[in-house]
Amino acid sequence: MTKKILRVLAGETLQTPPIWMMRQAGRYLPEYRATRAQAGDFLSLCYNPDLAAEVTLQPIRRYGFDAAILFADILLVPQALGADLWFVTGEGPRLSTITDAQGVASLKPADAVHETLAPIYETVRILSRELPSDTALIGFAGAPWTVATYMIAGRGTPDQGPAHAFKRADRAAFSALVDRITEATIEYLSAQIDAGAEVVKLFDSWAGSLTGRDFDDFAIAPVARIIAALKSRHPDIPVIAFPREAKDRYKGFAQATGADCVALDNSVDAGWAASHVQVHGPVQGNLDPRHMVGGGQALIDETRTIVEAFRGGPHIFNLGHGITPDADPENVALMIETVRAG
Ligand SMILES: Cc1c2[nH]c(c1CCC(=O)O)Cc1[nH]c(c(CCC(=O)O)c1C)Cc1[nH]c(c(CCC(=O)O)c1C)Cc1[nH]c(c(C)c1CCC(=O)O)C2
Repeated sequence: MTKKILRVLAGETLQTPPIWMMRQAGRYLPEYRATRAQAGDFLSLCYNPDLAAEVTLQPIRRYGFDAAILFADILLVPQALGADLWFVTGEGPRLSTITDAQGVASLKPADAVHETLAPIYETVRILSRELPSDTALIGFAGAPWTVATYMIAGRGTPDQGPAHAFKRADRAAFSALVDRITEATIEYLSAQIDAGAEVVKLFDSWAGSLTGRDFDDFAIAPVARIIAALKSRHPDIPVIAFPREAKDRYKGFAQATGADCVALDNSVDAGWAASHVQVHGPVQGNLDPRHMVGGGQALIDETRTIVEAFRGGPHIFNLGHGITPDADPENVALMIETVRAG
């Protein structure tokens, strides 16, 4: 029997949508916090295949999600390209910065990334052996624009100001950076697929800050290039794209990039998305992750509204962004129960 998520990604409309959740392995789970403590820190956990596989499996055991997502981070690619990367507790990621053409030129070539990323492929191999037979395995990477924003600023930024400034100052050097990330991402995802990933997802968390021609050049073109390269090497592997906060640019995004499915953030109205996005193909989303904190009737009502809105077409139930550390694990169980009750 084909796994439910793969059926939906092939365009099938199911009675009950399959479910998984962004950041489903994370700090809201006590078992995750215990394994992370055992690993020492977040990056050591990412690069330890046995422990990374263990935390990937934890939410599958607890909740029976229809998919597992590889435990890793989008910022491992910059690290593999030669950037320094560390995480500051309570603050988030820090990287050495790329500020000019010379910085871009100093990066390693795309095919050098496997040296650093080999443990991640081992995690995928372990997972493809150990996952239940009805659970799909999702690999992922950051989309080039979002990864570039971290490489330029050296951290997360509220408005991606440094990346926009670099783009304005030297568009050719900025494009060269995006190209290098694009090529590395093709290598990385292709190797995840060779190791056993059955679906891959591209996270463009900051797509919403690109407009007009910049959106075409840096949210669509690199993603389209990655998807075309993956399709030529692995024609049967579906790709989910997540251009977070793309607003009306969600319309036509799957067609413009070749993505098999678009993931919707929680700012998108489900009714609008059903008639403007889902009519053209599968969608994933898009419950506000705040309901995983608040729970109660609001969680039940909003979950039902989303299931109902997307009932007429192919839909994977998910949150509109990652679950947060302050979420209550009981609310996740309530969400799943509500979706599966139809
Ligand atoms: C922008 C981005 C990053 N990482 C990611 C994105 C894109 C999606 C998004 O917008 O959230 C993607 C990501 N990060 C992580 C995964 C694993 C798979 C999953 O469960 O979804 C995935 C797919 C684990 C993680 N990545 C991180 C954690 C928390 C680390 C910890 O245990 O302390 C996890 C579980 C750390 C991380 N990693 C990143 C940030 C900004 C942070 C710090 C913020 C935070 O602490 O939540 C970069």
